[in-house]
Amino acid sequence: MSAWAAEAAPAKVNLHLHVTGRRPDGYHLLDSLVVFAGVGDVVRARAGEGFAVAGPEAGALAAEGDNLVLRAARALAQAAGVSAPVGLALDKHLPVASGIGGGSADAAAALRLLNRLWGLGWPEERLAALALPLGADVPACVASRPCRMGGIGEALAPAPRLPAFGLVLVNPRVALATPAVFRARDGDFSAPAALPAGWADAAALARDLGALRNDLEAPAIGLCPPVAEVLDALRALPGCLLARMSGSGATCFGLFAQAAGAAEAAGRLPAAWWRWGGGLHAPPG
Ligand SMILES: C[C@](O)(CO)[C@H](O)COP(=O)(O)OP(=O)(O)OC[C@H]1O[C@@H](n2ccc(N)nc2=O)[C@H](O)[C@@H]1O
Ligand SMILES: Nc1ncnc2c1ncn2[C@@H]1O[C@H](COP(=O)(O)OP(=O)(O)OP(=O)(O)O)[C@@H](O)[C@H]1O
Repeated sequence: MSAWAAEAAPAKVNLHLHVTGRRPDGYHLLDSLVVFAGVGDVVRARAGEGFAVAGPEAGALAAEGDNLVLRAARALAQAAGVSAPVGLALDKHLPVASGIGGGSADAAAALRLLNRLWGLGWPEERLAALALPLGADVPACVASRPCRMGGIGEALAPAPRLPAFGLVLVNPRVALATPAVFRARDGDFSAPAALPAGWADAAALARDLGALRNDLEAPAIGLCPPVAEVLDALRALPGCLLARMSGSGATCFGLFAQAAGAAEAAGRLPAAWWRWGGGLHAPPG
């Protein structure tokens, strides 16, 4: 039996999320500054067969018939004409259906990993094109580095220059389905944000983000009132520069000046919630 190869599947965080329009097929046009946190799932692969899910959040996927890891593996095998069997494993640490793109990150990690394992050498753009039908967040997760997201999630541009900062992620342990949150949104569409070329420090970043919003936050609170409690708890943490919901929720983030301060602050939140604090995902190499 060959050894496992592993790939990190970091959590996606939408620092702002403006819904700018709606396509005739019902998908929404978005403008978002997306970053990836230093917490996530791990996808493993080796020559062989089978699929196993383990880890603290694996239970929520027990009833899942068609895991996104398997869908991604099938899509790549078919597109690349690979017929060799592959064994896959998923270490699940991110809460499921929580607005930090766990399933999308897993699918994207599977694409990167199998691209390597099968020696395909596909460039990132080709993987991203294959990724979009798996989910609107999957192309950004293929990149797993800070980016400006447009279109329905497929139009990716480099992010402004980011300062060092810390993040706290917290989820009240209520799953929120993305389609329901988009359906609950009403009112006018937003304009895309005007962002500078970069920020000198976390305070400047928080100040500019403070003038923006997550347009899905109000509809998510309507469906899931604990989101408002989580936001209040984040705002009450010493050193929290900004608190906002990520994606379609219910996970919210707090922005801090430093990763160490964020890690310490996360420990002060109720243990009944899923919580994490630290810095951004650091890609290998
Ligand atoms: C809200 C975000 O988290 C922001 O990053 C993502 O756009 C969601 O991405 P995702 O979970 O990968 O979404 P998908 O699995 O592609 O779509 C789930 C459902 O969300 C809605 N959806 C999703 C993305 C988008 N741009 N417009 C939408 O209206 C659609 O009803 C869609 O059927
Ligand atoms: N590996 C996986 N991890 C999580 N969810 C999965 C996975 N495979 C399939 N799913 C299904 O995908 C749904 C969405 O999961 P995910 O955790 O990506 O949502 P999300 O956090 O709301 O994502 P987003 O931020 O992209 O909206 C789940 O409700 C689950 O049914």
